Amino acid sequence: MEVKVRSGSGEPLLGDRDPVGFAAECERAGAPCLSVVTGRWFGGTPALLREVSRGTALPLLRKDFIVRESDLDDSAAWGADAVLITPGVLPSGVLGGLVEGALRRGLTPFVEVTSAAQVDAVPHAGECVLAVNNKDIGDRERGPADLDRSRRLLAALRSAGTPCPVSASGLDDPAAAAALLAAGYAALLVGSGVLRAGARRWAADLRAARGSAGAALEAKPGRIPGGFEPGR
Ligand SMILES: O=P(O)(O)OC[C@@H](O)[C@@H](O)c1c[nH]c2ccccc12
Repeated sequence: MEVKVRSGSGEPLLGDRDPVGFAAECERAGAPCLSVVTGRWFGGTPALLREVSRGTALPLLRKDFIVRESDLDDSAAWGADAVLITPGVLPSGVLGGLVEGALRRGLTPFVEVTSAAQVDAVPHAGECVLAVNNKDIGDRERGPADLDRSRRLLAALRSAGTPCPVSASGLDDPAAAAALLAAGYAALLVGSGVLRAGARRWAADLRAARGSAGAALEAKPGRIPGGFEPGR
């Protein structure tokens, strides 16, 4: 589940809720980890991550446009356990250094892809969480989500060897999210849907959609290097 102040098109999502209180609500609803969007386009700040990290014991993913090694140091200092790495927006030649730099620091690389070519180019994929972004970050996620992208790319994610294939973005409908877990995803990243419906409501609807109480949030990833353990 994700703490995000507003959408890429400016829709308020967190509203006047306290981020630490919202994180606690996610934890109670069964979220195994949290994403905190520090990117400015989405109203995020470093202070948001620091605040959430002081208020929760859940592993945290920093969602932002990480482009240089110093961003990795900042992320660790602000309390992140995992960092978003987005090959689609990186200058060529820096992907490998960022993945290795994250691993060296004990940060889990959470690599977000949108095509099979991007999956194939991820170095050390067996040590990364690989996530298919169902939206396009190039347009600040203002366009519609394409959940078929997750279906199409699951086999590529698996053969790349990631211990934790994730489907991310646009999972507003718990039934559609349940279908992706049934298709073989180990975990989901849900921001807007959870922020709009409330964590408890969204998780209850996911459990109902999966048909067996309690099974809904039991993602079963393999062992993930770094401090981020979405399945614990
Ligand atoms: O709100 P959604 O559609 O559930 O999406 C969550 C998350 O995937 C999204 O916030 C995101 C995906 N990639 C990003 C990069 C930066 C900031 C945010 C993001």
